Amino acid sequence: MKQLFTRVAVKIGSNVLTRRDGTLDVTRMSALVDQIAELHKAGIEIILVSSGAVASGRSEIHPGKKLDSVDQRQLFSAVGQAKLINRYYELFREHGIPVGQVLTMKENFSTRRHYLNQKNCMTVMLENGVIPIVNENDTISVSELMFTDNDELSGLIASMMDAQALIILSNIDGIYNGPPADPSSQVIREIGQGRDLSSYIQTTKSSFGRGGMLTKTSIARKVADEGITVIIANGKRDNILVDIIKNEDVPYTRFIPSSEPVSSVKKWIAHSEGFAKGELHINDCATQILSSDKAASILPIGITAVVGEFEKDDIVRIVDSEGNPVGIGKADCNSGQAREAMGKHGKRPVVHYDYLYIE
Ligand SMILES: Nc1ncnc2c1ncn2[C@@H]1O[C@H](COP(=O)(O)OP(=O)(O)O)[C@@H](O)[C@H]1O
Ligand SMILES: N[C@@H](CCC(=O)OP(=O)(O)O)C(=O)O
Repeated sequence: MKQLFTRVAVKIGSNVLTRRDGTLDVTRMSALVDQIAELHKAGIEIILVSSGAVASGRSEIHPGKKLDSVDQRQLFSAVGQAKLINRYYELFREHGIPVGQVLTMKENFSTRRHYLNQKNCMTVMLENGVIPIVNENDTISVSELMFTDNDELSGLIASMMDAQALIILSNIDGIYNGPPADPSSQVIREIGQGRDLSSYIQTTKSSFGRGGMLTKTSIARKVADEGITVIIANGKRDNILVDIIKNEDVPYTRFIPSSEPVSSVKKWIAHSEGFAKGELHINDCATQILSSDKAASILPIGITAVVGEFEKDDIVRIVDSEGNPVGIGKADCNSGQAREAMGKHGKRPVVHYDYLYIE
């Protein structure tokens, strides 16, 4: 097989794995497993991010009394994840491929140590020929600790694992340039950097999904900006994964990756915005320097305000004079020291360039 990539993250959405009545579509699952097995045997390392726990649990359990949304999610995912991983285990075993379960949550990406622990876990699995099957630990991650959806999780995983491509499989052929149901709408084949897609995306979601197409596109852009090819394709289409990898002419939307490589630590920082403990407000001169191609750190002289309390090594947001986000960085000092140095010349950077991700 002529291969474009050697390490790929594949995300399978709830809708791909679920029939209209909410039951697990084992035929579709089996077809996807066959494709992943083919790629694995061709020497491509696959990291699978699979949704479907809640959807597959929902069809197993019929609660006697009405449950709130958190209880439902916890109950259905506890049962459904066991069912899901069991199916995967059996299906991959027919190909002689071992799989392992990785359940994670947003907090596990918040410190560099946790992040590297997870990376190590999946690296050692891949080195031993084991396919990691990742999902959010829905049983314990609730409300503010949740990922927006598994698209966000798959972006983090692709970035963390230095995958060359992220393939997001949904129930649609890609991103349409109008309402998908409108016959005159077409799949956008390629999306370059900086293209605004918001006018195309309808806020409707498929029946079992969580985030919708809007989160898919913003995650896809962010990941592509880190140099990873992102493809949104239809997981219900026969042989789609193998066809994409073989570069066959099948419909999908491809986000053109940035040609500038992004370091591993910057990738972590890029996805850490949700963990920011404070803000550094910078002046127009500093904003201008940061938006140029030059490598620049955040120096105290360019800082006009330090908002919030943070410790050294915490994540901080960088904000311009009008309150617009400029970037995210890892602070090299605590908030008190940053306030002390603010506006002064000749001081050490508050965020060093190596730990600064400009949006
Ligand atoms: N412009 C668009 N192009 C494609 N799909 C769109 C668009 N606007 C909205 N959608 C909707 O987004 C849905 C896919 O997102 P989502 O429900 O989150 O799926 P998944 O469960 O695979 O994560 C599609 O089924 C479609 O209804
Ligand atoms: N962790 C959840 C995934 C929910 C989710 O994000 O679904 P989707 O939008 O289909 O990727 C589950 O397994 O049910």
